[in-house]
Amino acid sequence: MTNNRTASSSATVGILALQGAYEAHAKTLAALDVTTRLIRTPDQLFTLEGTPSVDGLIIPGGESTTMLKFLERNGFLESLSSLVRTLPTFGTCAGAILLANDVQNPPQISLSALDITIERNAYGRQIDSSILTAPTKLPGAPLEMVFIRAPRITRTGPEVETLATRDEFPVLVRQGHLLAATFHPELGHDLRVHQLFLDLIASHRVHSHATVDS
Ligand SMILES: NC(=O)CC[C@H](N)C(=O)O
Repeated sequence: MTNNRTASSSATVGILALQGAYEAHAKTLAALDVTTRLIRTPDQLFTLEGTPSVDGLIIPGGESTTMLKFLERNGFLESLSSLVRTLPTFGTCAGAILLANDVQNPPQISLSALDITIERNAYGRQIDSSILTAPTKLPGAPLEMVFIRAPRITRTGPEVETLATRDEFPVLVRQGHLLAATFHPELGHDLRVHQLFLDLIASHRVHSHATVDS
């Protein structure tokens, strides 16, 4: 059956709402007129037919160890892990840690979807919460970035594109349908990173429909 939604029709974005900065993402997406759905249980990820219930998913910042405690119940981690193989997903800070293939300082389990190595709390303790302006490949002026106990991406795989850096380390990366930031775009006023994610959802839809319909 052909899905008659087009790339220009509005997407529904799920936001993992177990802990952390999920409300701020919901507000940012509301400012972009996007429908959001807070996801708190594994069954909310899927429709009754077993297809994804949302067009894209945000895994917010917060504390990745705390989120993992919730995710390790009721098969949540396994469901999420299979979903993020194909569903456009944007991880910010703790969300980027959860998406990474390889987590260090200390090592911890993850969804192993994004081909990066990420070091937790890499800039020191709470004092390293800062707002910086740094260059980006996104169109427009340099990007304002809010860092809170941020991790550092220390390796990117060959499929990973770096879209912004801090002191030459990647802070915004994309790999196909996956986007990750080590800062908190939902806490700033700049909507470009969320817009980029919406564009990624739209192009993913066009691509997957072209594949299904051809
Ligand atoms: N702002 C954040 O999301 C911080 C991430 C947190 N330090 C962690 O390791 O999970």
